[in-house]
Amino acid sequence: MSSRIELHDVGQTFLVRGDDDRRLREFVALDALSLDIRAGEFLTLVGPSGCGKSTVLDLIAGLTQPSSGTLRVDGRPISGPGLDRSVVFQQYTLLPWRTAQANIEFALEAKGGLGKAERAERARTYLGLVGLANFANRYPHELSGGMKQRVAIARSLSYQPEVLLMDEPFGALDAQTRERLQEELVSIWERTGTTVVFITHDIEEAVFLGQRVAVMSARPGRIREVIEIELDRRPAADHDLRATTAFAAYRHRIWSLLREQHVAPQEVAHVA
Ligand SMILES: Nc1ncnc2c1ncn2[C@@H]1O[C@H](COP(=O)(O)OP(=O)(O)OP(=O)(O)O)[C@@H](O)[C@H]1O
Repeated sequence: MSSRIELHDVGQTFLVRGDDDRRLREFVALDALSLDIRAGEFLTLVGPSGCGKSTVLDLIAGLTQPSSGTLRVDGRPISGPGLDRSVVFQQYTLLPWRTAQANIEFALEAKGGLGKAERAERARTYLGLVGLANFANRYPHELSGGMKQRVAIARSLSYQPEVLLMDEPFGALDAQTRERLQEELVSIWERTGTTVVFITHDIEEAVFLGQRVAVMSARPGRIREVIEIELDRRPAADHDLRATTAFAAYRHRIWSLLREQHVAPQEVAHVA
Protein backbone atom coordinates (compact mmCIF):
# COMPACT_ATOMS: atom_id res chain seq x y z
CA MET A 1 0.00 0.00 0.00
CA SER A 2 2.36 2.67 -1.18
CA SER A 3 2.71 4.86 -4.22
CA ARG A 4 5.40 6.31 -6.38
CA ILE A 5 5.23 10.07 -6.92
CA GLU A 6 6.77 11.82 -9.91
CA LEU A 7 7.22 15.55 -10.32
CA HIS A 8 8.50 16.58 -13.71
CA ASP A 9 9.56 20.13 -14.59
CA VAL A 10 7.07 21.59 -12.15
CA GLY A 11 6.69 25.35 -12.05
CA GLN A 12 4.48 27.37 -9.74
CA THR A 13 3.89 31.08 -10.20
CA PHE A 14 1.78 33.24 -7.93
CA LEU A 15 0.36 36.68 -8.54
CA VAL A 16 1.46 38.99 -5.75
CA ARG A 17 1.09 42.72 -5.13
CA GLY A 18 4.31 44.74 -5.23
CA ASP A 19 5.31 46.58 -2.04
CA ASP A 20 5.89 49.85 -3.85
CA ASP A 21 3.11 50.35 -6.38
CA ARG A 22 0.68 47.57 -5.35
CA ARG A 23 0.62 46.33 -8.95
CA LEU A 24 0.19 42.63 -9.58
CA ARG A 25 3.37 40.80 -10.45
CA GLU A 26 4.30 37.23 -11.11
CA PHE A 27 6.24 35.56 -8.39
CA VAL A 28 8.05 32.38 -9.39
CA ALA A 29 7.92 30.06 -6.37
CA LEU A 30 9.02 26.86 -8.14
CA ASP A 31 10.92 26.55 -11.38
CA ALA A 32 11.44 23.32 -13.34
CA LEU A 33 11.41 21.18 -10.23
CA SER A 34 11.78 17.45 -10.82
CA LEU A 35 11.72 14.76 -8.16
CA ASP A 36 10.98 11.04 -8.18
CA ILE A 37 9.75 9.65 -4.87
CA ARG A 38 9.91 5.85 -4.69
CA ALA A 39 6.98 3.74 -3.58
CA GLY A 40 7.21 3.13 0.15
CA GLU A 41 10.13 5.44 0.78
CA PHE A 42 10.50 8.01 3.57
CA LEU A 43 11.70 11.20 1.90
CA THR A 44 12.45 14.34 3.86
CA LEU A 45 12.48 17.75 2.20
CA VAL A 46 14.63 20.57 3.54
CA GLY A 47 15.46 24.01 2.20
CA PRO A 48 15.77 27.66 3.12
CA SER A 49 12.69 29.40 4.46
CA GLY A 50 10.37 30.39 1.62
CA CYS A 51 12.01 28.13 -0.98
CA GLY A 52 8.71 26.43 -1.77
CA LYS A 53 8.56 23.29 0.40
CA SER A 54 4.90 23.73 1.35
CA THR A 55 4.10 24.65 -2.24
CA VAL A 56 5.50 21.25 -3.32
CA LEU A 57 3.46 19.44 -0.68
CA ASP A 58 0.25 21.30 -1.62
CA LEU A 59 0.79 20.26 -5.23
CA ILE A 60 1.29 16.59 -4.34
CA ALA A 61 -1.79 16.77 -2.10
CA GLY A 62 -3.71 18.16 -5.08
CA LEU A 63 -4.74 21.25 -3.11
CA THR A 64 -3.30 23.45 -5.87
CA GLN A 65 -2.49 23.01 -9.54
CA PRO A 66 0.96 23.78 -11.01
CA SER A 67 1.52 26.59 -13.50
CA SER A 68 3.57 24.17 -15.60
CA GLY A 69 4.91 20.63 -15.55
CA THR A 70 3.34 17.37 -14.45
CA LEU A 71 2.74 15.52 -11.18
CA ARG A 72 1.79 11.85 -11.08
CA VAL A 73 0.94 9.28 -8.44
CA ASP A 74 1.52 5.74 -9.68
CA GLY A 75 1.48 7.08 -13.21
CA ARG A 76 -1.86 8.89 -12.82
CA PRO A 77 -1.86 12.69 -13.14
CA ILE A 78 -2.77 14.45 -9.88
CA SER A 79 -5.91 16.44 -10.57
CA GLY A 80 -7.09 17.18 -7.03
CA PRO A 81 -7.09 15.90 -3.45
CA GLY A 82 -7.73 12.19 -2.96
CA LEU A 83 -8.03 9.70 -0.13
CA ASP A 84 -4.88 7.97 -1.41
CA ARG A 85 -2.96 10.99 -0.03
CA SER A 86 -3.30 12.33 3.49
CA VAL A 87 -1.79 15.51 4.94
CA VAL A 88 -0.59 16.26 8.48
CA PHE A 89 0.06 19.95 9.19
CA GLN A 90 2.01 21.66 11.96
CA GLN A 91 -1.22 22.72 13.65
CA TYR A 92 -3.19 19.90 15.18
CA THR A 93 -6.49 20.66 13.40
CA LEU A 94 -8.62 18.55 15.73
CA LEU A 95 -12.28 19.29 16.41
CA PRO A 96 -12.24 20.63 20.00
CA TRP A 97 -15.74 19.38 20.83
CA ARG A 98 -14.96 15.75 19.99
CA THR A 99 -12.84 13.24 21.86
CA ALA A 100 -9.70 11.76 20.30
CA GLN A 101 -11.68 8.67 19.34
CA ALA A 102 -14.58 10.70 17.94
CA ASN A 103 -12.22 12.93 15.93
CA ILE A 104 -10.97 9.89 14.05
CA GLU A 105 -14.42 8.32 13.72
CA PHE A 106 -15.74 11.59 12.31
CA ALA A 107 -12.99 11.74 9.67
CA LEU A 108 -13.71 8.12 8.70
CA GLU A 109 -17.42 8.91 8.45
CA ALA A 110 -16.64 11.72 6.02
CA LYS A 111 -14.55 9.27 4.00
CA GLY A 112 -17.50 6.87 3.82
CA GLY A 113 -17.57 3.15 3.17
CA LEU A 114 -17.28 1.97 6.79
CA GLY A 115 -20.05 1.10 9.25
CA LYS A 116 -20.24 2.61 12.76
CA ALA A 117 -18.66 -0.38 14.49
CA GLU A 118 -15.87 -0.58 11.91
CA ARG A 119 -15.14 3.12 12.32
CA ALA A 120 -14.92 2.73 16.09
CA GLU A 121 -12.67 -0.31 15.74
CA ARG A 122 -10.38 1.37 13.26
CA ALA A 123 -10.12 4.53 15.42
CA ARG A 124 -9.11 2.36 18.39
CA THR A 125 -6.53 0.52 16.29
CA TYR A 126 -4.82 3.69 15.11
CA LEU A 127 -4.94 5.38 18.51
CA GLY A 128 -3.19 2.23 19.77
CA LEU A 129 -0.62 2.51 16.99
CA VAL A 130 0.40 6.00 18.15
CA GLY A 131 0.40 4.93 21.82
CA LEU A 132 -2.84 6.63 22.84
CA ALA A 133 -5.07 3.63 23.53
CA ASN A 134 -5.76 4.96 27.02
CA PHE A 135 -6.58 8.48 25.91
CA ALA A 136 -9.38 7.73 23.46
CA ASN A 137 -12.02 9.53 25.51
CA ARG A 138 -10.03 12.70 26.15
CA TYR A 139 -10.95 15.97 24.46
CA PRO A 140 -8.19 17.88 22.65
CA HIS A 141 -7.87 20.44 25.49
CA GLU A 142 -7.12 17.53 27.85
CA LEU A 143 -4.19 16.36 25.70
CA SER A 144 -0.62 17.68 25.46
CA GLY A 145 0.68 19.15 22.19
CA GLY A 146 2.51 15.91 21.38
CA MET A 147 -0.61 13.85 22.08
CA LYS A 148 -2.75 16.09 19.88
CA GLN A 149 -0.29 15.69 17.06
CA ARG A 150 -0.36 11.91 17.57
CA VAL A 151 -4.15 11.97 17.24
CA ALA A 152 -3.76 13.96 14.01
CA ILE A 153 -1.26 11.38 12.73
CA ALA A 154 -3.56 8.50 13.79
CA ARG A 155 -6.43 10.20 11.98
CA SER A 156 -4.38 10.53 8.78
CA LEU A 157 -3.21 6.91 9.00
CA SER A 158 -6.72 5.64 9.69
CA TYR A 159 -7.64 6.36 6.06
CA GLN A 160 -4.90 3.89 5.20
CA PRO A 161 -3.48 6.30 2.63
CA GLU A 162 -0.82 5.27 0.17
CA VAL A 163 0.97 8.57 0.68
CA LEU A 164 1.41 10.51 3.91
CA LEU A 165 2.36 14.16 3.42
CA MET A 166 3.70 15.89 6.52
CA ASP A 167 4.34 19.65 6.69
CA GLU A 168 6.56 20.26 9.72
CA PRO A 169 4.29 18.16 11.91
CA PHE A 170 6.62 18.30 14.92
CA GLY A 171 7.60 21.96 14.53
CA ALA A 172 5.58 23.15 17.52
CA LEU A 173 6.77 20.46 19.94
CA ASP A 174 9.49 20.49 22.59
CA ALA A 175 12.74 18.70 21.75
CA GLN A 176 12.08 15.58 23.86
CA THR A 177 8.54 15.01 22.58
CA ARG A 178 9.79 15.62 19.09
CA GLU A 179 12.48 12.93 19.34
CA ARG A 180 9.99 10.43 20.75
CA LEU A 181 7.51 11.11 17.96
CA GLN A 182 10.25 10.83 15.35
CA GLU A 183 11.07 7.35 16.65
CA GLU A 184 7.38 6.38 16.72
CA LEU A 185 6.86 7.67 13.20
CA VAL A 186 9.75 5.59 11.86
CA SER A 187 8.36 2.50 13.54
CA ILE A 188 4.84 3.20 12.18
CA TRP A 189 6.28 3.75 8.71
CA GLU A 190 8.17 0.44 8.93
CA ARG A 191 4.94 -1.34 9.86
CA THR A 192 2.64 0.33 7.30
CA GLY A 193 4.97 0.75 4.32
CA THR A 194 3.32 4.06 3.41
CA THR A 195 5.21 6.50 1.18
CA VAL A 196 6.06 9.49 3.41
CA VAL A 197 7.06 12.99 2.29
CA PHE A 198 8.10 15.00 5.34
CA ILE A 199 9.00 18.70 5.36
CA THR A 200 11.25 20.02 8.08
CA HIS A 201 13.51 22.96 8.91
CA ASP A 202 15.54 20.75 11.18
CA ILE A 203 18.53 19.07 9.51
CA GLU A 204 18.89 16.44 12.24
CA GLU A 205 15.23 15.54 11.90
CA ALA A 206 15.68 15.22 8.13
CA VAL A 207 18.67 12.87 8.52
CA PHE A 208 17.10 10.85 11.32
CA LEU A 209 13.86 10.21 9.45
CA GLY A 210 14.76 10.17 5.79
CA GLN A 211 15.92 7.29 3.67
CA ARG A 212 16.72 10.16 1.33
CA VAL A 213 16.91 13.87 2.02
CA ALA A 214 15.95 16.21 -0.83
CA VAL A 215 17.62 19.59 -0.42
CA MET A 216 15.90 22.50 -2.14
CA SER A 217 17.57 25.65 -3.38
CA ALA A 218 16.41 29.14 -2.51
CA ARG A 219 13.99 31.03 -4.74
CA PRO A 220 12.91 29.95 -7.20
CA GLY A 221 12.65 26.52 -5.62
CA ARG A 222 14.32 23.56 -7.26
CA ILE A 223 15.80 20.31 -6.05
CA ARG A 224 19.46 21.02 -5.44
CA GLU A 225 20.54 17.53 -4.41
CA VAL A 226 19.01 14.31 -3.17
CA ILE A 227 21.14 12.56 -0.58
CA GLU A 228 20.81 8.86 0.13
CA ILE A 229 21.06 8.27 3.90
CA GLU A 230 22.69 5.00 4.83
CA LEU A 231 22.85 4.59 8.58
CA ASP A 232 22.95 1.64 10.92
CA ARG A 233 19.40 1.89 12.28
CA ARG A 234 19.39 -1.22 14.43
CA PRO A 235 16.97 -0.64 17.28
CA ALA A 236 19.15 -1.21 20.32
CA ALA A 237 18.36 0.62 23.54
CA ASP A 238 21.90 1.98 23.83
CA HIS A 239 22.29 2.88 20.14
CA ASP A 240 22.17 6.67 19.89
CA LEU A 241 22.02 7.15 16.12
CA ARG A 242 22.27 10.93 16.38
CA ALA A 243 25.60 10.64 18.21
CA THR A 244 27.35 8.57 15.53
CA THR A 245 30.07 9.94 13.23
CA ALA A 246 28.12 8.89 10.15
CA PHE A 247 25.07 10.84 11.33
CA ALA A 248 27.21 13.94 11.97
CA ALA A 249 28.74 13.65 8.49
CA TYR A 250 25.32 13.66 6.81
CA ARG A 251 24.18 16.53 9.02
CA HIS A 252 27.25 18.53 8.05
CA ARG A 253 26.87 17.81 4.35
CA ILE A 254 23.29 19.08 4.30
CA TRP A 255 24.18 22.04 6.51
CA SER A 256 26.93 23.00 4.03
CA LEU A 257 24.54 22.73 1.08
CA LEU A 258 22.05 25.01 2.81
CA ARG A 259 24.72 27.44 3.93
CA GLU A 260 26.05 27.86 0.40
CA GLN A 261 22.73 29.21 -0.69
CA HIS A 262 22.02 32.84 -0.90
CA VAL A 263 18.55 34.15 -1.53
CA ALA A 264 18.37 35.31 -5.12
CA PRO A 265 16.63 38.60 -5.81
CA GLN A 266 12.89 38.10 -6.14
CA GLU A 267 12.06 36.88 -9.61
CA VAL A 268 9.26 39.18 -10.61
CA ALA A 269 7.81 40.32 -13.90
CA HIS A 270 5.11 42.85 -14.54
CA VAL A 271 1.88 41.32 -15.69
CA ALA A 272 -0.49 44.27 -15.16
N1 LIG B 1 -0.89 31.51 -2.46
C1 LIG B 1 0.23 32.22 -2.56
N2 LIG B 1 0.21 33.44 -3.13
C2 LIG B 1 1.35 34.16 -3.28
N3 LIG B 1 2.57 33.74 -2.87
C3 LIG B 1 2.64 32.53 -2.29
C4 LIG B 1 1.49 31.72 -2.10
N4 LIG B 1 1.88 30.56 -1.48
C5 LIG B 1 3.21 30.66 -1.30
N5 LIG B 1 3.67 31.84 -1.77
C6 LIG B 1 5.06 32.29 -1.79
O1 LIG B 1 5.84 31.26 -2.40
C7 LIG B 1 7.08 31.10 -1.71
C8 LIG B 1 7.20 29.67 -1.22
O2 LIG B 1 6.32 29.48 -0.13
P1 LIG B 1 6.25 28.14 0.71
O3 LIG B 1 5.29 28.33 1.82
O4 LIG B 1 6.04 27.00 -0.20
O5 LIG B 1 7.76 28.06 1.26
P2 LIG B 1 8.39 27.13 2.39
O6 LIG B 1 9.70 26.67 1.89
O7 LIG B 1 7.40 26.10 2.81
O8 LIG B 1 8.58 28.21 3.55
P3 LIG B 1 8.84 28.02 5.11
O9 LIG B 1 10.04 27.14 5.24
O10 LIG B 1 9.11 29.40 5.59
O11 LIG B 1 7.60 27.41 5.70
C9 LIG B 1 7.10 32.12 -0.59
O12 LIG B 1 7.83 33.25 -1.01
C10 LIG B 1 5.63 32.48 -0.41
O13 LIG B 1 5.49 33.81 0.04
